[in-house]
Amino acid sequence: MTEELKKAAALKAAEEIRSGMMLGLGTGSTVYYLVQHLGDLAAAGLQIHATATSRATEDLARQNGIPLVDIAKVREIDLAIDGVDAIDPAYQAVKGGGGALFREKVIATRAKRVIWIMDERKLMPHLSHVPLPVETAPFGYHFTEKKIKDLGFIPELRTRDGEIFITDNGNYILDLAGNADMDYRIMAHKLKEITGILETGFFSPICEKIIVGTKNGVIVKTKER
Ligand SMILES: O=C[C@H](O)[C@H](O)[C@H](O)COP(=O)(O)O
Repeated sequence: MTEELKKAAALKAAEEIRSGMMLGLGTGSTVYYLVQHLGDLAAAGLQIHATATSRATEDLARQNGIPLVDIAKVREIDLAIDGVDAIDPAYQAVKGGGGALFREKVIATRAKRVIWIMDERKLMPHLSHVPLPVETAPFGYHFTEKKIKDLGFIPELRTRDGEIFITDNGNYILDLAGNADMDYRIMAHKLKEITGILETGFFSPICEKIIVGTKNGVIVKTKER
């Protein structure tokens, strides 16, 4: 059922895409449905180009025949579409469940428009219940970890299949468990001051709208400016 909700949100977001657009493609299992659908649209004649937020999405886009442009050559991104791990009523989000938070933030903060797609499980009253991923340089990471603990977080080094998870940028991910009193907006600023942290998975409300697949249909919520 959840997969159907993700797919419904992704297909609804695709309605925003026009020929000639330069797209920023997010990462994850919801974006997977978008990229597949874009492949069909491109095969049917939609003229689009895209830049991707991860190697996984690059591979998927290639498999689906979507023309890719290296981010170094991209001057403007018309629309970025991405998933989230959690979002609160103020449109603040936590991202990075797939480890792509840095590239996602680079693209989201440069895009003219940002849309986040998700199933309804991602809607949360508060973000502080969700671990906050931070991308951390491996060099001296124990020192970085100590500084993070000093802020009150409990960091856990992310692993996959028993090995340390390495991001597309060659870094580690620390997943930080916080507490209910923490304001991630404030904590994200403090974390960014720690040498060794490249970026956090806290995203300020930079989306124009969210598209949510629910059991009662797809809901589109546009953020008030
Ligand atoms: O690093 C990964 C991203 O932030 C994803 O956008 C996020 O984890 C949501 O992924 P999914 O659509 O698979 O829940």
